[in-house]
Amino acid sequence: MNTWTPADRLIAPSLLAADFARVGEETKRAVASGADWMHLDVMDGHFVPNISFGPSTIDAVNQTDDVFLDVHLMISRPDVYLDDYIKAGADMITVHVEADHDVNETLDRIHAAGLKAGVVINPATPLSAAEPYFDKIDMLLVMTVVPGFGGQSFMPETMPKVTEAAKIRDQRGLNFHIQVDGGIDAKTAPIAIEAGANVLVAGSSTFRAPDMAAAISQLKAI
Ligand SMILES: O=C(CO)[C@H](O)[C@H](O)COP(=O)(O)O
Ligand SMILES: [Fe+2]
Repeated sequence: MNTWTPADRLIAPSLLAADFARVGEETKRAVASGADWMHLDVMDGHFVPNISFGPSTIDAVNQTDDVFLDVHLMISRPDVYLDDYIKAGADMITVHVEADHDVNETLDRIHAAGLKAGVVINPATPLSAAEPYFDKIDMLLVMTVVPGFGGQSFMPETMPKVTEAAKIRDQRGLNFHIQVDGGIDAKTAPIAIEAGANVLVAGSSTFRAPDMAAAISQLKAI
């Protein structure tokens, strides 16, 4: 599997901004353009007011390329559907602390299946809600928009949580990635990187850029 550390800058284009009629080609285009991971946003129309795609789309992406699949579950019951996403070929599954499940148990099940596990907090959720899981996570995702839709504006007020999480992680000698998701582009990425994020999810600013490879290398070079 991977040998990435929090010292690595990783760019994870979100498939949400891709052309859904051409999921395979869009995945190949992202990988050829320098994507490190593919970020796959699962929305159930209940936890968030939008529906995106489920395990069959993730399976299709998995059949297309062996790129690392970073699955962001925006669903009310991650515990109920977890096995479907594991079977679909996810490499990492990130679950919301605000969802209705036993977070510790869900993280343990993800790890037991041999996958990486992350927790995610909404802009309105304090970092303290994620802190009890710091010892066992591979990644903390700090949402930089209210989840549910692509193409929203970055919320700089979430950055103190990134700074604080990085501080706690380093003080405790932990090793998890810090990911930011929502409104990330060449203008906002430097703010998130300065705060301590190393994994940048970028949907609109990569898939919808005139030159996807140039957009990704710009994010990598910051
Ligand atoms: O989780 C998400 C939304 O809930 C998406 O990953 C995020 O919005 C990415 O899209 P963009 O880069 O266009 O903001
Ligand atoms: Fe996401």
